[in-house]
Amino acid sequence: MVSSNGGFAKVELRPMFSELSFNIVMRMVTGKSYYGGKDGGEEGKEFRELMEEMFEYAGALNPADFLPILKWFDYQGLVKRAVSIGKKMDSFLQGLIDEQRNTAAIAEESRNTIISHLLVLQQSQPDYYTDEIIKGLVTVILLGATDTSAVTLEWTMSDLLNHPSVLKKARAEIESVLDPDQLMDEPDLSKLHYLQNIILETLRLYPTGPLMLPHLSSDDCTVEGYHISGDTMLIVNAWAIQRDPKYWDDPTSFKPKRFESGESMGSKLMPFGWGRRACPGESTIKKLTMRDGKGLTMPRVVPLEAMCKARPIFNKAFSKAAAA
Ligand code: HEM
Repeated sequence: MVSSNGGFAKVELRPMFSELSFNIVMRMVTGKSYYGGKDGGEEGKEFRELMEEMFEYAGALNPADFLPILKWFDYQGLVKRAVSIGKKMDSFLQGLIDEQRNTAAIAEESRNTIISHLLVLQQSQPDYYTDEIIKGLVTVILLGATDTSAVTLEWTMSDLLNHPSVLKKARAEIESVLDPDQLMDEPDLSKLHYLQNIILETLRLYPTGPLMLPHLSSDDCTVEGYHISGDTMLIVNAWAIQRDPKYWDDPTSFKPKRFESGESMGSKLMPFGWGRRACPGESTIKKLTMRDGKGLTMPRVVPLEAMCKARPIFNKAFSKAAAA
């Protein structure tokens, strides 16, 4: 917080959304929160540093993918760096797996986690659910679930602040649907249709994976009259499809009401990808987002700062938590 005025304070939202996303995902994976909570400590510090390195290199463009001769020289040292981060991540995740194996030593809340469920599967299918596979699954969840969610939240807040009438309507919906003395909970989200339309419209205009992940054609095929040989890297520009005037009315305007009919948007809207390799986190996010930045995800170039004031319900909830 930079300044405060009449209960309002200027808040840079990105780090908060990022920490929130990491904590939610790590609670799912291991039952721990590494940001601002009781599990901070040395382990939390190590995790935060690892994640920073992982994200820096996960989004790095490797010129050798396009000019294979560069692979001979490990141009820019990207492979060496990736191997070193991979080793550190491997040892960190192995520590978490070993800890969860010894269930007696961990807190009750950590026993209902992705790792603990995968370890149960390991007992019945040890050849498939090896530690390597579990570490791989956890890594892909960490990479896929955290930055995308934080960036989507930041874009959603930007859209709301740039469209006060939409913000007012969203607030009115929340106030009409929810008990004023309760914080919002997961089951409430299904009743908040306007809020869901706001998230869809944000994902349409600012898909956090604008080019999805690179796909590889398994065979020769033809797309829109273009011949594509097997084994070719294909990049789908979801950002362009979702702003294409052929498919969308007034495509660059932020209009959540375009989703009011509830009809399926088919492949016009694909912020979570399409087909067999589409994002498995889509339902998690739907339950729960100017200029664009660069990288694998599409953050704002200028981080969002907003004047924020806690609603009375938050003050009540915090005092209750502090007293407990
Ligand atoms: C707003 C949030 C999110 C967005 C916009 C998003 C978007 C995407 C996109 C575009 C892909 C690539 C799909 C393709 O290339 O066809 C993907 C893959 C993936 N996402 Fe998400 N994602 C989000 C949140 C999550 C969450 C919360 C999780 C986990 C709980 C998750 C886990 C994954 C995984 C594991 C993959 C790789 C799937 C595969 O390769 O088979 N994502 N996501």
